[in-house]
Amino acid sequence: MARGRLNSGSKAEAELPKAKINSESLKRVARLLSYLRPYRAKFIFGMFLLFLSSLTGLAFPAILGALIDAAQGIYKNKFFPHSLNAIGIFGFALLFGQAFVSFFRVVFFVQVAEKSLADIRRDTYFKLITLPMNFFANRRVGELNSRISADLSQIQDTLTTTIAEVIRQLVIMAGSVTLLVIVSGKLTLMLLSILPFLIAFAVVFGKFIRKLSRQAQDKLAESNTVVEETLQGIANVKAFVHEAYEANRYDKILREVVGIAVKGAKFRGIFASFIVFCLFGTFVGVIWYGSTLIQNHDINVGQLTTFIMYSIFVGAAMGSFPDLYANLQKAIGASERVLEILGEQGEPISMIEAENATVEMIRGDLSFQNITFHYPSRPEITVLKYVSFDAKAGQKVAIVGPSGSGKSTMASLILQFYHPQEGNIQFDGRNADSYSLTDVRNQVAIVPQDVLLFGGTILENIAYGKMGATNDEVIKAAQRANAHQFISGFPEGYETVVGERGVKLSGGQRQRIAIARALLKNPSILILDEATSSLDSESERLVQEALEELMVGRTSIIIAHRLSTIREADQIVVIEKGTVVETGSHTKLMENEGGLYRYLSQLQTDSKESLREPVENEK
Ligand SMILES: Nc1ncnc2c1ncn2[C@@H]1O[C@H](COP(=O)(O)OP(=O)(O)OP(=O)(O)O)[C@@H](O)[C@H]1O
Repeated sequence: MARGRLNSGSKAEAELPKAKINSESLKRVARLLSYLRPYRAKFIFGMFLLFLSSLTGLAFPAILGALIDAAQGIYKNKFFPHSLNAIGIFGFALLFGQAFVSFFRVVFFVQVAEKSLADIRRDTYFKLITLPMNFFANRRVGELNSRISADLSQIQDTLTTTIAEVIRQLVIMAGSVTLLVIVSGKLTLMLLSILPFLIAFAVVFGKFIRKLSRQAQDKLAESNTVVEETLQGIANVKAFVHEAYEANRYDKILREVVGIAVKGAKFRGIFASFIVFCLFGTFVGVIWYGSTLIQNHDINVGQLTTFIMYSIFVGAAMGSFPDLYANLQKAIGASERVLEILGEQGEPISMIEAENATVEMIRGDLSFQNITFHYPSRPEITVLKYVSFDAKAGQKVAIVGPSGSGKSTMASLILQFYHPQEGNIQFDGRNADSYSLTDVRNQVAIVPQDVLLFGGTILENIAYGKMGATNDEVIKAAQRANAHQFISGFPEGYETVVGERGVKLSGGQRQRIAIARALLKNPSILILDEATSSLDSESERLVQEALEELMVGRTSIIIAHRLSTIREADQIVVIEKGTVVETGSHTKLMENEGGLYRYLSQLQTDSKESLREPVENEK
């Protein structure tokens, strides 16, 4: 059987799909082996030690046989000393040697596997995070996560354990069969005419039983879903007096679970009896026949002992192959999936931080020129159609439009997350493509609708805007973002750990942290994706003030949902279904009687008033 793991891998790969092993898949996967290259000397030496320890393992049955024969004064093996004690000491010496070799074999294999796997992990992770946004649009985070964890663990396991085990078992099997023939050709013939069939049958039957127990597990999981659903909706269950109905539903599944388990138990019983009868029967047969050979002086007792032990070796090796083969199949599948990521075209971002520093400064002129765009994943929907507008450095330009009209898409295009199929985006009069990606992204900052904070401290979260920022810089940014006061109010101040995704902070607080982060980044162009969920008026005032501070001296593109906040904008671009329908200042747009802006603006004023009315009536 395959050995337990010796490394840091997880158990998650048990569910991994298997891939076919053929010359093509092996050729593809061989690319991953290049990661072993830096450690090849150790790997080859480890292989040599493995070979050596497997060979020494093969000597033990012979030593035991020689010991038993020596007790009866028989010394048939010319490789061993002709004294009982000398053979014993020789055995121990060999055992010690094997232990020594095995130690280094394991250490070398694990070292090589851990190091090369860390390299693969690092490369895969880096490739993953530099892949274009479109890649992520088509995949689920969980799936990508499992590539980094389960798939790579499977590869790691294969490198450290499975490959070694396959080689070890092959050496042992080939060696044992050869030695069996040397000990007794007749006995070997008898053994080999039965054993492979028995093992093949046991493997197939074992698989069938495993399938049955998986079915039982699935059913059990289904029954747990019933419990979960019922408990989650307990108020509904009670309100409808559906307790009996739910109990019956649960009972029905439980009966099915028992049914499958009982059916499985019968096969399990047959399997156990079969194993006991056939496998042990074979050995009884071998010993029986062997004893007859002893009686006829064809072999002696020691040789029979040797023979039995080699038979066990052969049986165990044969039994371990299906598992090992399945592991290899999983590893090939895992490697192919990892290689798929490694083979993708990433964005031109360097893994070395210093190489990503800004080279060409952008002052802040921004121009959209006839931008037409559809998401690569959805070519049939044109999200933006011939969108044009100009923002001079330092200006505030608001983008307004109904939900789904393409506002956030424009932000993604400015950040070069996607590229338009037609038209150009220009920074300071030059096409965006003529700048390096890092130059653009270093000088454009976004304060998104839904601020995502990392799980670290507030200090780390603000400093994310500028790697290597000093504490003073962070505090100054927080002060300017109206965040210092609430941060200082926490017992741990800037060292407060924000919960996962910043849940411990209110929406307004999270936004002010994002503003402080953007202040530290000090971009030439700022994109504000205004939060749709409204904050209470005090919080809104603080956020608004912080935003005003942030916008000073930079080009600001404000994706606005509340039109009251953009009255002062230098220009308002109104878009509808991906097309610019109006452009101008607030005053100018309000003059356009049939215009969308005026309509949206009035809609918001009316809804605010209707919200206010009941309160006023109460007074
Ligand atoms: N990653 C994506 N892949 C495919 N289509 C997308 C993607 N993101 C957005 N869309 C589609 O593009 C269109 C414009 O979406 P966008 O998010 O830009 O609108 P919006 O004006 O910002 O909306 P809201 O005001 O609700 O945020 C929508 O039809 C949306 O379904």
